Amino acid sequence: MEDKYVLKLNNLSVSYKVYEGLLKVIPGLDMTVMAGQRVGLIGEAGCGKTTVLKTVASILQCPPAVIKYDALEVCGKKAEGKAGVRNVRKTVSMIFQDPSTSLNPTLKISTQMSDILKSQFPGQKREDYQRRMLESLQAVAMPAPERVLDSYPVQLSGGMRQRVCIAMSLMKDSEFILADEPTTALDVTIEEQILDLLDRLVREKNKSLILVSHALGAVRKITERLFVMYAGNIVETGPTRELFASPRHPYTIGLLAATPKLTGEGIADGIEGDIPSYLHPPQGCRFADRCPRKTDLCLEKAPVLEPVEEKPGWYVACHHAEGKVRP
Ligand SMILES: Nc1ncnc2c1ncn2[C@@H]1O[C@H](COP(=O)(O)OP(=O)(O)OP(=O)(O)O)[C@@H](O)[C@H]1O
Repeated sequence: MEDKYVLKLNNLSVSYKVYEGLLKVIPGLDMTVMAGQRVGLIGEAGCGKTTVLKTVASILQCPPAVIKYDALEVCGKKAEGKAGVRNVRKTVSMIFQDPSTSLNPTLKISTQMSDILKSQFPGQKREDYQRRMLESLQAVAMPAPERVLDSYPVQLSGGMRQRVCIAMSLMKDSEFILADEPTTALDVTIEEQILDLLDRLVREKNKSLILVSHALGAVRKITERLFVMYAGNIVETGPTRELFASPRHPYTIGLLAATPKLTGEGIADGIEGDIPSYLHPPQGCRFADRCPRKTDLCLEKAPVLEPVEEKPGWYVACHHAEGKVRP
């Protein structure tokens, strides 16, 4: 049987027009996600993770963004022309960083949820919509769902608002969910609950997921495949657990070491320095300035993703990574 993709993105470049000039954030990025696959996208702030997710969802504002790609296909729908872009928007479901900005503060939760249902399942009875809304809130383990339906967003806690957003994204009946730091605005104690919930629902309903999160323990647990992003490029991608166990790219090694160890050994050193300017990005490797393995080659030539030895689906973009298949 032919493998089914929910995402095919080829040769994406994104720049932002700003007063000073053009920020060349993403120079050329490829990404695929298979049906039912759970994928993690990690990298420090400003690497371009939100830019990628918004491009995939076809909701990135142009201008200031200038987007080009050879192909963007989401759940079999090509983002070509206005109608194609609209189709892609309808197809994916996105969960945003801050649930308070995703919900309309002036409308009750019941109105916002029923609007989605009315567009998904037009012409049904009021009682049917009510039943579906309650079921969706129960599915996200919402306490007192009737009361929540009758509330305005401001009357709910941050965790409850994010549960509503997750319920709404699942209502959309989309097979592909994009979650952009869904717990950033929440308490750490709530973070784990929400990520566990997302994990359970995505698995139960066999949805595909791209999860952007700084909670690397959760990314390790939830996802099967990992994309590591640095300054607009995917620098390493492979099976999540193996990649966590033996990262090959110096940036991935630093990034994983910079977070609290999963084994509780404390916090290791971070990576010194900052992301290079997107106004005048270096012509060679964008990580070279911060890299302990830097050589002249790195300054001259940007590395491309190359396979890691005998590890299917594992690629690294570094001239000096260990275990690369030599041509
Ligand atoms: N609307 C915009 N206008 C101008 N520049 C932008 C805009 N959005 C993003 N950028 C630029 O693109 C870069 C990548 O931003 P993006 O939000 O995609 O990164 P990120 O990895 O998701 O970061 P964060 O974790 O902080 O959300 C930023 O550093 C910024 O320079």
